Amino acid sequence: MSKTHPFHSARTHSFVRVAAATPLVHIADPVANAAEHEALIGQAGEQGVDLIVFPELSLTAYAIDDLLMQDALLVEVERQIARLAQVTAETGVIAVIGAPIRNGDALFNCAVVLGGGEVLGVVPKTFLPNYREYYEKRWFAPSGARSEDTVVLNGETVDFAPGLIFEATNRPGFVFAVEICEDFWAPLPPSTRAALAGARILCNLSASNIVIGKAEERAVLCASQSMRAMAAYVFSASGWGESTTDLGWDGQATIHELGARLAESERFAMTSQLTVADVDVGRIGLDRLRNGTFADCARQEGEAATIVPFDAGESTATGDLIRPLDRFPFVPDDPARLDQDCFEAFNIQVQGLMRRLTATGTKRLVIGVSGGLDSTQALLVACRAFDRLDLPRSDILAYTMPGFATSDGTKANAWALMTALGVTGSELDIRPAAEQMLKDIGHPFADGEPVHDITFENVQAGLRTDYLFRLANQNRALVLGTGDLSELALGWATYGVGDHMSHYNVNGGVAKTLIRHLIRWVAHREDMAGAAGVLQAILDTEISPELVPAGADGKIQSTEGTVGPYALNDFFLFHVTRFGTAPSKVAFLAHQAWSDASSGHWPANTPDEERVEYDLATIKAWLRKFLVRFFATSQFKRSALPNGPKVVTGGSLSPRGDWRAPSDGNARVWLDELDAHVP
Ligand SMILES: Nc1ncnc2c1ncn2[C@@H]1O[C@H](COP(=O)(O)OP(=O)(O)OC[C@H]2O[C@@H]([n+]3cccc(C(=O)O)c3)[C@H](O)[C@@H]2O)[C@@H](O)[C@H]1O
Ligand SMILES: Nc1ncnc2c1ncn2[C@@H]1O[C@H](COP(=O)(O)OP(=O)(O)OP(=O)(O)O)[C@@H](O)[C@H]1O
Ligand SMILES: NC(=O)CC[C@H](N)C(=O)O
Repeated sequence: MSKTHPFHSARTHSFVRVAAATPLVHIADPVANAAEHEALIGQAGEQGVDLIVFPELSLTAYAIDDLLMQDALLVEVERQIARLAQVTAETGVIAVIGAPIRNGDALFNCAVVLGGGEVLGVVPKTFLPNYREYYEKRWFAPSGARSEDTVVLNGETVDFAPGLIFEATNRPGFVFAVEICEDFWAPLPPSTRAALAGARILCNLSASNIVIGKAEERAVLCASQSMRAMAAYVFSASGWGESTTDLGWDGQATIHELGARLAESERFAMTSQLTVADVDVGRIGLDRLRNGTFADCARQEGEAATIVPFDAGESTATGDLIRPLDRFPFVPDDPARLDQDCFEAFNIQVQGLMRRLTATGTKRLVIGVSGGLDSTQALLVACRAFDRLDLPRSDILAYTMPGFATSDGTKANAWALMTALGVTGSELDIRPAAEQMLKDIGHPFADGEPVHDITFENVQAGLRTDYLFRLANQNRALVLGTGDLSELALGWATYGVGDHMSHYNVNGGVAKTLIRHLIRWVAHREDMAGAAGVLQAILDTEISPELVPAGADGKIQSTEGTVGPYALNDFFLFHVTRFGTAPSKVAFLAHQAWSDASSGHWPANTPDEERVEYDLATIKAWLRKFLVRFFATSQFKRSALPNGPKVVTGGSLSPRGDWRAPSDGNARVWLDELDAHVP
């Protein structure tokens, strides 16, 4: 498959490549500084960067005090702006540089936006720090003091205002705005209004001196501003070369998106640097769309803004995406974060169940234990809930219910688990009842024919559920549900009279890929220690509904062989439901995340045999199945779900929660999009 297809270009999928530049600084020397800029813009162009952001007053250096008032310096600045504008024409990069600019009889601390050989606009700093170590009001006027909305630079009249919105005419969503250092230390940063006016990338040109703790402070501000303004935030503070007469400089550069850090520079470096990341302006747009508060706030607080159109680069050069991308969106790679997520997931599940038990005054549970992952996790949750409520685990009534395809291995695991956890275990053979039902409905299996169709499968799943509900009546108990989020996405459950139904389901908000890690995590808890061995055995068992007997070749009914690998399905599920991402982009992201097992990170404890990779054809084929299952055939099961808590930020699939959809829909628009755009 040719990699030249536009599908393989990040630009096709609404990514904008941004760079935070950290040039070596030459004190009050615009010519030398412009040379550093030229080199970095050139490098950026070679790396396919669309937008590069330099530090505050990058053409002169920041800490030059009264030298800012020197005519020779200011005239040279204007000349170098013209030179760098030319560089943007040659490279196709949009560059935002810092410079002191005269207007009327005042000097302004400005960001100058250059593109296509021209100055596109000039943004003056709004909030000038004049406290403690800062004295900016000695030299500069704030943006509010300017007398006009244009400024003449090298004979050309250009827009001159805070909050200018720069919007690409040819790349939807590539919309950015600029603020300068102290601006975002203000309670109401200009970038907040710019975001409300449509900017999706917010740039900060900074000259922020370093003191102990300051890097963390800036990072918190960048993360929170990108989260609150639902945007990307590109921050670049000046570094090596600034005057250390009285201050130090660390050259911190970061790129954040929706609260998450995408890239950061090496601090205290002595060479120029580019910090590069692909910002997903499409995702930002989709998240603003889902979050009505953003639009409400824009209506209430937004102001008319001047839009400055520009032409962005259009080449669809291919190459790897430059940003962190999780193989497992529901399972963090970072062990500390995974530990925290497991703690939260487990406690949400336990708390949900405890509340339902206390609210109903129910003191017993009934659960079917198969020796598979989901019923294991539900049973662990039940044990913890009973422990916390001071109820005896012996009042958890666990049933293993062998059917026509139950293997000795899973049955043994089910028994070992029930015994190790100290619940009341029982065995209830469903085969006689199943044979009776198959006979009653005239199914050929009753006459000895090896017909293992859906009816044959669902008779078993249905009878198990039937038994559990009647046992609940008999024992004044609740039936604990076990089906997980991934199964709900795929419709991988028997409807109604089947494992689809329960009195309360603790797993419905947890994706299968997370359940695996949750079981590992719970296995290490002191109160579950006795079950660690069997929990590992359960984790090592292939996922199977065990409804159809193994074939002549001995092969068992494999869930993932039918619905696709859960690793991919959970990846699809996250991107489709959390952001509404189009199938071709989901395929692009999945290909970037999964095509090379040796690149990127894996969650800690991922066994070697699970470190697999998928090519594009495989991804496309499973995505197609996912789309059909998710959009066309399984919604009716989700429209009638038992109660249970939302757990992951990716969303729940409850019709009373995060996902409402018609039960009679179809998948056409998604399949057409997939076919049209994925080679
Ligand atoms: N939109 C709609 N609105 C209302 N009803 C709709 C419908 N679409 C189909 N139906 C009806 O629903 C029925 C089909 O649904 P259903 O009875 O559930 O049956 P179905 O989805 O065909 O089968 C259940 C599947 O789940 C698998 N399973 C079962 C149990 C446990 C596990 C596991 O490993 O966790 C997996 C099993 O292997 C099988 O592939 C049909 O009677 C059909 O007419
Ligand atoms: N042999 C069995 N004995 C008791 N209950 C069963 C048996 N098989 C299935 N069940 C019940 O039906 C549910 C759905 O079956 P399924 O095989 O999908 O789940 P699982 O084995 O717990 O998890 P996984 O989907 O990971 O295999 C189980 O969680 C369990 O509650
Ligand atoms: N250049 C500036 O605006 C510096 C002020 C900023 N608050 C800082 O802490 O670094």
